[in-house]
Parts: sequence; structure tokens; C-alpha cells
Amino acid sequence: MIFAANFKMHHTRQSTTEYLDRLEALLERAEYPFKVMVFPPATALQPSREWITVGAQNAYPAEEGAYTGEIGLSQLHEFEIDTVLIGHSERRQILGEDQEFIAKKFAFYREHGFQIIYCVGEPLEVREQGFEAVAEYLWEQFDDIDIDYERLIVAYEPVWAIGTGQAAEPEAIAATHAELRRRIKRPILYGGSVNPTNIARIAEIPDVDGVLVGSASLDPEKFHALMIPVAPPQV
Ligand SMILES: O=C[C@H](O)COP(=O)(O)O
Repeated sequence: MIFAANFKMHHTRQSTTEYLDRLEALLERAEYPFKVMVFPPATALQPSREWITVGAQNAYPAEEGAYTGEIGLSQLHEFEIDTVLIGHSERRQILGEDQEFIAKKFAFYREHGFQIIYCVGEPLEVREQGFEAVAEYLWEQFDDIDIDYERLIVAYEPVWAIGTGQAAEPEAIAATHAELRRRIKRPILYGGSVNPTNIARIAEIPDVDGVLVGSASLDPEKFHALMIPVAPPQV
């Protein structure tokens, strides 16, 4: 089971360091059998901890160059970062990244051996058209993506469930993950309003190999609390 925290544009460098210190202490005490990842903003990037992989929320597909406002491979290497999120719906929709650009990022960071969390998810208007439309939409988001890449982790995040407090119903998650599982042999995470109330139910869905968490991950105690129902600490 993978627990990934996406801070989005929350936390500073200092608060990220404090967060990682605290989370590390909590994980160390409980010795959870989980893979734990944290994606802070670019200004707060720092090396991974023993039990926590620190990854980048975004990176430009180049080592360095004239790309104002971006960070690339050199900046990630400075902090020994080799994990990156690609294709998040906020970058697709708000920042205007199209599939061609996203695939270019994927190919570049794949070439450099990064672990990639690749995000897909349909907007509400597609969900309302029915499951076939959802499946078609999601598979189009894999255009030019190497789904057999050994360091790929897929995150399914229905756009309408992100930040709304309303996670997808377990049946909808199960059906969508089963559809993705037909071709994706790598771990598949669910994301979208995961919280302490729904985590147990979500974690037991077949083909859910972990969760990508936004708002419920911002506090280390709360993020850690998500893990407890999935694997209660041994006493
Ligand atoms: O990357 C994380 C997701 O966008 C989920 O965000 P959320 O947990 O705040 O809904």
C-alpha cells in the first residue's frame, strides 16, 4: 500500500521540514509496511528520509535552460530527487498542459530513470456520460505513455472528487480501477477527497494499491491517521 501526500501550493520550506521530522517520528515508532511519499512545493524540495520518499509535484522536461519559472533535472538532482508527479488534473486544466507536453515530460523523466506517479482522471461531464465515456477518456490520457515502465505508478483521480470532500463511491472506484487494471500492471492509486472517514473502505477495494492525498495530508498527524485503519500498529 502506498500513501502519497501532495501538498500542492501549501507549506513552506520550514514547515515542510518540520512536517517530515514529525511524520518520520510517527512512522519510525509504528514501523508500517507502507511506502510513504511526500510531494512538497518546489521551494521546499529536500532529500528523502529513511521512510519517506520526497518527490517533485512537477518538473520541466530538460536538464536546465531558458524556461522561466520552471525547474528541471539539475535542480532535482541537487536534492537527490528521483520521483515526480506528472499529469495532475490541476496542471492539465489550470496550467493548460496538453497530452503531448505531458507525454514529453513522461518520456524525459522515464529516460532519466525517475519513479513517476502518472495521474489520470475524468471531469464530471464525462462521468455523467457513463462508464464507456469515462474509460475512453482515461485511456486517451495514456496516449504516448509507456504503461509498462517499471517505475510507473498510476494515480486515478476523478476531477470532480478532488478537493470537494466527496470521494467517488467505492463501486465507481472499483469499476474504474478494474478497467485500468486490464492494461496497467503497475500500482494504481486512488485520489480525490480521501480522508480518515473513508480510507478503510477505499483501501480494501480490489486494485487500489494506495492513495494520493491532498488536503487530508497537510497535517502530519492527520496523514498518519489515514494509515492506522489500514494496518493498525502492532502492540
Ligand atoms: O493530488 C491529490 C489530489 O488532487 C487529491 O486532493 P484532495 O485529497 O484534497 O481531494
